[in-house]
Amino acid sequence: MANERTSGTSGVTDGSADFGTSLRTLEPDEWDKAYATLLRAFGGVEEAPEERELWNALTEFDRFLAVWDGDACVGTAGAFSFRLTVPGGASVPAAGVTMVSVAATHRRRGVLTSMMRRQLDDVRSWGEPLAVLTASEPAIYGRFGYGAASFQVNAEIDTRRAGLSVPAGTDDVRLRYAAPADVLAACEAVYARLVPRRPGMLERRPGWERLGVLDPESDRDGASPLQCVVAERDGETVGYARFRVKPGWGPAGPDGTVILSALDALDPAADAALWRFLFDIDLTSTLVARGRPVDEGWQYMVSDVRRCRPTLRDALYVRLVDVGAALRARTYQAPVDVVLEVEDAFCPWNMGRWRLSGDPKGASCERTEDAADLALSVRELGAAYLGGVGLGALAAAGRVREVRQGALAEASLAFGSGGAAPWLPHGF
Ligand SMILES: CC(=O)SCCNC(=O)CCNC(=O)[C@H](O)C(C)(C)COP(=O)(O)OP(=O)(O)OC[C@H]1O[C@@H](n2cnc3c(N)ncnc32)[C@H](O)[C@@H]1OP(=O)(O)O
Repeated sequence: MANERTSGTSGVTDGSADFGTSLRTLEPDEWDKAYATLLRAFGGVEEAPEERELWNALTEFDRFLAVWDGDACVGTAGAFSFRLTVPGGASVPAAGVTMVSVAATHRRRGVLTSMMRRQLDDVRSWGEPLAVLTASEPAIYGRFGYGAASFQVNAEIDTRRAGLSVPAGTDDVRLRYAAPADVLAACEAVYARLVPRRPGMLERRPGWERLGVLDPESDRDGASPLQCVVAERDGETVGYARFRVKPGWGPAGPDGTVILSALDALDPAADAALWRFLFDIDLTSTLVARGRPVDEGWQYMVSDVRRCRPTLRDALYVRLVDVGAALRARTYQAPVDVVLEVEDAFCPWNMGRWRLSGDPKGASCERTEDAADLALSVRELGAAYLGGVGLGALAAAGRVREVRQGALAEASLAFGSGGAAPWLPHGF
């Protein structure tokens, strides 16, 4: 097999070497075995056939690694070929690390480490400056240089107690029900217009539009099939919401729940019209919204945010695979000229000092022998990269060290995301 690399001969620190496993890219006819390993690592519950079929169709086999012990698959790790919006609006190639699992029979012997080693070498050789992932557990990926760069809000809104006050123009937006699949193209057009506006959003790759309208019975848990409402103004689609309704009847009457699955809107009035609709659905008293942007408008439209019970969660983890290319790919919201001393034990090609000069129009980032202004690890650089986590905040936690006085304030301001907080619209 062309891509085969036995972990014991790869010359890297992968503890899998000592018990004769081999690491190589997956062949299409091996997918069932690899997927079974993945499902088992996540508890062993079968997925619906349509879900399984979609993930099979989305798998990029030449970018999917599997570790074998004889003919048993004991490790899996994929890397989708995404493009990610960075501050300034550019769409940057990013390996979307996914489907990571190690068989419980082979855990804590370095199998994951061997896959991360090979994967980051591959991503570098493909010329992709970033790798990104969502973590099942935050403690896993820091050691490989990933930092939590975007966060999301999960909310359980008491819609009987938290009223919405909507902006002017909301009543000009017309809402209509549609079957999710029937309006998919119009919804995708809305999504596509939003992608460059917010760091962390993923350009839609072919086939991925199906994920949002996948509606397996097993996901419903007593709720309705996926419903969709589109928002229109002057005949143009300006937003949409997908959701389920779970009816409920308590001793005091109806108390159903609306479960939001997706909502995208092109402007504040369309956004408000959709949220007002979700708040007002008859016979419901709770709106569950998960994975929403931390700066989303509804939080400022509600009369009582406490009754929305918002909680914060880490979402997208970012790893700068090529520090120079990654820092050049984004813009900076204020002029900055700093020397960064980067620590990166897992990808030593990034180690050392880099001079970053940038402003809202663009940036350069080159190797330098000049003295450092700030010292930090690649993990902190990943956390700060999308502008949602402040370098100043990381310094307050002792994770960034200011060497030249004034450099921290300058860089912290420059790295901010500007208008919109980073947000990952869906898992992968
Ligand atoms: C992007 C994604 O797909 S996220 C999904 C990740 N997958 C899962 O959560 C499924 C269930 N878990 C698993 O399959 C495995 O336990 C994995 C993949 C998390 C870890 O695989 P392993 O092969 O056991 O990891 P490996 O032996 O290479 O461990 C490397 C280091 O990470 C540490 N580590 C591994 N898993 C964890 C964890 N869950 N929490 C904290 N530390 C961990 C190890 O202790 C080890 O530390 P050390 O270098 O200081 O000794």
